[in-house]
Amino acid sequence: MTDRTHLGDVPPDWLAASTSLAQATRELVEAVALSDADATVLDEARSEVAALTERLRATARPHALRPGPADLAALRAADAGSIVVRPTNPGAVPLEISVRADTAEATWTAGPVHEGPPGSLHGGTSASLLDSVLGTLVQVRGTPAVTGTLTVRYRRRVPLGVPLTVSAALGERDGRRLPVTGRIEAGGEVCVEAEALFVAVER
Ligand SMILES: CCCCCCCCCCCCCCCC(=O)SCCNC(=O)CCNC(=O)[C@H](O)C(C)(C)COP(=O)(O)OP(=O)(O)OC[C@H]1O[C@@H](n2cnc3c(N)ncnc32)[C@H](O)[C@@H]1OP(=O)(O)O
Repeated sequence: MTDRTHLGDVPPDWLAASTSLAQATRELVEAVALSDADATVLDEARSEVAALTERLRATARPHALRPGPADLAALRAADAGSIVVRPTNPGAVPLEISVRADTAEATWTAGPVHEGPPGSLHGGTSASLLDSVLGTLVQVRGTPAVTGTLTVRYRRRVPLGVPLTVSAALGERDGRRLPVTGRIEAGGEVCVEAEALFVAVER
């Protein structure tokens, strides 16, 4: 398993099991973040988690799985389709990103783990969500590229517990520069706007 780096390289049943484990781990993270159990219970839980960590570390690969060229190829060829990014990484927000022509969109509901101001989403998480959706659109409709600049305007607080729409639109390429704009909306209201410049790289 250690030579597998791209999502498309792994067998479907293994991917389903890993995705399911990652989701259960996100639920564990939320339970830890919110737990009011007494210190004895927390200590017992720590021992159980540490044992599990040791068991999984024995088969660790060097990198978390990520989309690769083969994963993007079908989407590049079609006018519309979707890709799931980081489903097996419990430290990341998993997103199913739909790409249609030069636009992309994903839906996600934030929970207390990502709280910044009381009851609202952390601004860094908003920027990260936008970077993921804008960046995926660039990789699918443009070329391999990295974020050169990401400017985020926080217009209003992003609520927790309601579906958020994260969208992106690709601008006109200028040499190695690929401009992309995006936004996060909740209940039909724009909460965050972004402008980014991606820079094309070899790979
Ligand atoms: C990678 C493949 C993945 C494929 C798999 C698919 C995965 C599918 C899911 C991915 C979805 C997640 C996507 C997350 C995307 C990140 O989060 S990437 C991580 C954050 N970004 C980085 O770490 C980038 C770090 N910076 C760098 O690597 C280098 O500074 C850069 C940006 C490549 C530029 O360096 P360089 O290659 O030496 O280029 P340079 O000659 O300086 O500049 C080239 C042109 O760009 C312009 N430029 C350069 N930097 C900037 C800037 N910051 N602002 C404005 N303009 C700039 C220059 O003015 C120049 O323009 P021209 O003179 O050509 O007109």
